[in-house]
Amino acid sequence: MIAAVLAGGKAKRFGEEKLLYKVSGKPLILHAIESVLKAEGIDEAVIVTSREKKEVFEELGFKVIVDELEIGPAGGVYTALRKLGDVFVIAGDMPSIKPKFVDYIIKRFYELRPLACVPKWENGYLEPLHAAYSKNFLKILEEQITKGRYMLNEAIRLSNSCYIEIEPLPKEWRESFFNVNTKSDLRKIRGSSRV
Ligand SMILES: Nc1nc2c(ncn2[C@@H]2O[C@H](COP(=O)(O)OP(=O)(O)OP(=O)(O)O)[C@@H](O)[C@H]2O)c(=O)[nH]1
Ligand SMILES: [Mg+2]
Repeated sequence: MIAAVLAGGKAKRFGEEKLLYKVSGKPLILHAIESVLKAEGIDEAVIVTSREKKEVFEELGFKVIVDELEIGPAGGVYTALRKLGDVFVIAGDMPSIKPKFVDYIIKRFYELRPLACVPKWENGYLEPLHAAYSKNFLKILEEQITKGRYMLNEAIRLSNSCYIEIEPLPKEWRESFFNVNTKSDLRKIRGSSRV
């Protein structure tokens, strides 16, 4: 399966291009890409970003596809499904991806063949940016986007999705969801074993 690495967005909370910000000597997004590529079920990583950032991300040596919508992560997933087919989606700002967790989700995805296979917390909160999507999810996503409804969670709940309960899984897998939104989030990774 291809990993679609979302890399559009404005990084307003961070204040500059966070995905190229060097963490332990390399761009934040490379931590995410290198980790997801360690999953056995992932053969390739493709970066999904806006037209203006295409070239800078190409310099990292990975295939880049352009998200023309710029409506947030839902547009990135839409672009990935249209251009790549089934994908495992991650956010480029997730430096602590656990390859075993990715493989666990991919395995369930191939067993159950849902439209999406998404981790879910006990309180109902979903983790849609660490999830497997079928190309058949495109139809409902497109309908939702056409209506101006850009919440991925909503499209997932309207679909025949498989939910992965997070609480019973190994606790350290939860680090996989950690994402860098502010400069102070960097303190949480520096000096720790996260990356
Ligand atoms: N392809 C694509 N990716 C996006 C888009 N918006 C956000 N992303 C990515 O989705 C992931 C989660 O984004 P957030 O951290 O919520 O948002 P952000 O825009 O990067 O930052 P803020 O402006 O601080 O909210 C990040 O990896 C972003 O790069 C978009 O419109 N298109
Ligand atoms: Mg984020």
